[in-house]
Amino acid sequence: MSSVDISAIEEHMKMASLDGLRGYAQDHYGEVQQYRTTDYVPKSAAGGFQVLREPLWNKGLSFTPEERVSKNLTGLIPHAMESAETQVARCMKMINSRQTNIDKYLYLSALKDQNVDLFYRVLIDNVRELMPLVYTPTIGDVCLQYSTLYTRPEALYISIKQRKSIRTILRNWPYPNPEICVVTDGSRILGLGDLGVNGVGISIGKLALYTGAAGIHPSKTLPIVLDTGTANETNLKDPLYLGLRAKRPSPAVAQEFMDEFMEAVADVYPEMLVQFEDFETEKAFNYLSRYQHKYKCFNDDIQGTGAVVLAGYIGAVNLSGVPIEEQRLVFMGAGSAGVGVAKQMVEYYTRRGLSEQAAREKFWLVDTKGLVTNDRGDKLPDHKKYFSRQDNGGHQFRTLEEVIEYVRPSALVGLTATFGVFTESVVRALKASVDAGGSGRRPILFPLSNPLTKAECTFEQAIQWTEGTVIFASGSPFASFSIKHGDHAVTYHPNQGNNVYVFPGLGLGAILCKASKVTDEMVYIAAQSLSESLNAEEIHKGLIYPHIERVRDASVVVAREVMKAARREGVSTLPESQWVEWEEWGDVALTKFIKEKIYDPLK
Ligand SMILES: NC(=O)C1=CN([C@@H]2O[C@H](COP(=O)(O)OP(=O)(O)OC[C@H]3O[C@@H](n4cnc5c(N)ncnc54)[C@H](OP(=O)(O)O)[C@@H]3O)[C@@H](O)[C@H]2O)C=CC1
Ligand SMILES: CC(=O)C(=O)O
Ligand SMILES: [Mg+2]
Repeated sequence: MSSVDISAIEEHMKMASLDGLRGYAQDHYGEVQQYRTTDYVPKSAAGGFQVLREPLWNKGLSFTPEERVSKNLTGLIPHAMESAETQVARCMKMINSRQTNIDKYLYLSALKDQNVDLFYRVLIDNVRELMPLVYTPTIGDVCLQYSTLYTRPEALYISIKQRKSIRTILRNWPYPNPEICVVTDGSRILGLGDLGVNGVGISIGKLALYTGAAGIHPSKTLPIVLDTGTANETNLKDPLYLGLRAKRPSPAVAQEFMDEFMEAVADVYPEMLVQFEDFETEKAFNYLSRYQHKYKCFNDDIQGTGAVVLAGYIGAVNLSGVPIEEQRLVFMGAGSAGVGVAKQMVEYYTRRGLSEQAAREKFWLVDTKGLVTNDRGDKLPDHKKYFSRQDNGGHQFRTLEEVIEYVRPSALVGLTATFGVFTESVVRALKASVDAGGSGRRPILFPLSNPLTKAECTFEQAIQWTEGTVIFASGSPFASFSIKHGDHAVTYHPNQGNNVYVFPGLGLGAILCKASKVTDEMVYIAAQSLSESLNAEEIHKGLIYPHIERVRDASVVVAREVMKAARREGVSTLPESQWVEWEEWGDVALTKFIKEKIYDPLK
């Protein structure tokens, strides 16, 4: 956050010392000026060079004449002093000159390694174009090739062989008191499966969005990968693979290691929020229930996704013309995301007065064996039991078409990590079942799997197969497109239903109110507040999420409501007097407080 104590970083890194008022010195143009220098002054010219080499200190061509003198930078950088806009324009020109998305990513990654402020200015000002590079879909390709692309470390890499040294490794992180870490063990990266240590790219990408989308100071973010081996044969055979060349341990051993990790984190960084990311299904559910009441943590795939999809669904129901009581939802995919989303929606229905049983019965979950039922003959894992149907009269529905024919749903959600499973016949059957309820009704279709190569269908297909009536959201972004009707064209705008609309604001809120835990209520409120964060233009356009350019605005709203929920839940550790002071001004004072904390570089 902007209140970050840079001097603490300097102290921590023992690279510079204060020598107070500088007095007279030659300025950038060779004129003698008096400076009121309150910045630290490196003792030698080498110190100036060091300033340029430290990505958190380097301000590129934004250094003022005064800073160039006081930090011994004169002559170490070109003469030009440039506005942020000019520097951003240069970066965008360079990015656009790169041919492939990976090359664009590598350029951005190198920029982050040289000048953090400029990297985030470029990202924030060009979020629609650049988010797909630092995050899904490109980050998926980066993870697949991480060991080959590797040039320098950007995270903490903690292998199970180092389990006795976890505290030491955590203390080796160079920036003091991180506030948020994203940790993965690489076992289910996006829809790409077990990538082992290569999955670290997802921790790095998510944290770039904590800063880009919610303004958490980059020095306060800590990416971590827990390396417990991999089941990925391609990686194991790759001579360049950077992780442990071992099969994954048993769940019991993995859990012991995770216990040790969580204890070490609580010891070394007691204030830090932990986001679990892309753990394979069983571990995802197990670690969430095991740690959520003990530590300050949440699971993004279960809870963040649950919240973001619920938010979009609330908006979609309003547009669909199908009354809430008549909604019936088929989920293809009954893993951590599918079950997490369905549970968040059950909560929504129960808060609208339905019994839990009635709410649960609105959902039909489909996995690789077909409709999840009590009597289909396989042993259901715990996470599927809650939604398992027992009203199927002994009949088993093996294909999605059969399920749609049987259920006649109003909404179809895809969280399968399987490309193309929403076929033309599936989507047309969904539309037919919605049309049968009355004219003007619109089907809700959310193919949410990432990256794009795993999407259940494309936006264009969804529009074509529903004659443009679909309410659509995908996990990775599709472009808008137009269809010509005679002499005029209709442009269709997709939504991106991705947890990036939730985790940054949820994390920001939890950090700012110094929450001791992340409660289910805080997650639910994140969903509700996101659904209420659209502006008039977005509502008029028929969108169900804010434009991605407004993701920071949405994060502020989410953070504010999460903070208030934390206080109601008794998990905020801010003094009560602070809340009373804010309350006098309604939401205004709290919103101002959040905005003042947000990192907005080169402004
Ligand atoms: N948009 C967003 O913000 C988010 C998107 N996701 C995406 O969701 C996807 C799933 O993630 P997650 O739930 O964690 O993964 P899981 O592995 O936990 O679950 C995948 C589920 O899909 C089912 N499945 C796979 N293939 C098929 C198929 N052909 N037909 C029917 N069911 C199938 C699996 O069935 P079975 O149980 O039988 O194996 C399983 O239930 C990923 O692509 C991920 O990127 C995740 C989080 C957020
Ligand atoms: C977006 C995300 O968290 C996922 O696809 O796993
Ligand atoms: Mg994820």
